[in-house]
Amino acid sequence: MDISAVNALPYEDFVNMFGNVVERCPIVAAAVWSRRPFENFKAVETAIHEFIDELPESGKEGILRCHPDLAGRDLHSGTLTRESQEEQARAGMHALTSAEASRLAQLNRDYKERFGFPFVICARMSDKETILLRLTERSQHEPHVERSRGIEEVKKICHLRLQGLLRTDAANKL
Ligand SMILES: NC(=O)N[C@H]1NC(=O)NC1=O
Repeated sequence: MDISAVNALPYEDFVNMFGNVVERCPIVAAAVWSRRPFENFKAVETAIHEFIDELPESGKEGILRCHPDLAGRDLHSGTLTRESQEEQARAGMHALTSAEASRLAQLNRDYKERFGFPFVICARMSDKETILLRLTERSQHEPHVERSRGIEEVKKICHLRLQGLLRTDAANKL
């Protein structure tokens, strides 16, 4: 699909297409639809970034809270979104030893208790060792530092999900 076809989408179809580029936050796509026409796909991504950056701190935390824990309850109960499922599998979250799984669960619990939102990292750019290391390091941060760090990761996840959507069309570059 080229950008002119995207610009012609009614909002229902636009939200269907882009509704999970930010995990479980279709409101982002629903809001950004008003910014049409987009010059290209990069402009869609820029509009998403601007929407997120303009949110109050509580809104940014809300976005983080929509993310499932890595190797958490949703993974075990099979209720992850398709995108998250693929990303977590890519980072080896389905293949943790029982010692790694308990360590990750404990670190995730401690992190959430300290910050009030989950640890978010772009799993496709990581692996299980790096995730455990970053989780340990980032747990020491001040809350405002971690909030922005989490949002940076949300943007990386969003970039790769957008690329995934466009991969079928070689003419589209991001
Ligand atoms: N908690 C967390 O980082 N979740 C995620 N990361 C990612 O790449 N996909 C997710 O669902």
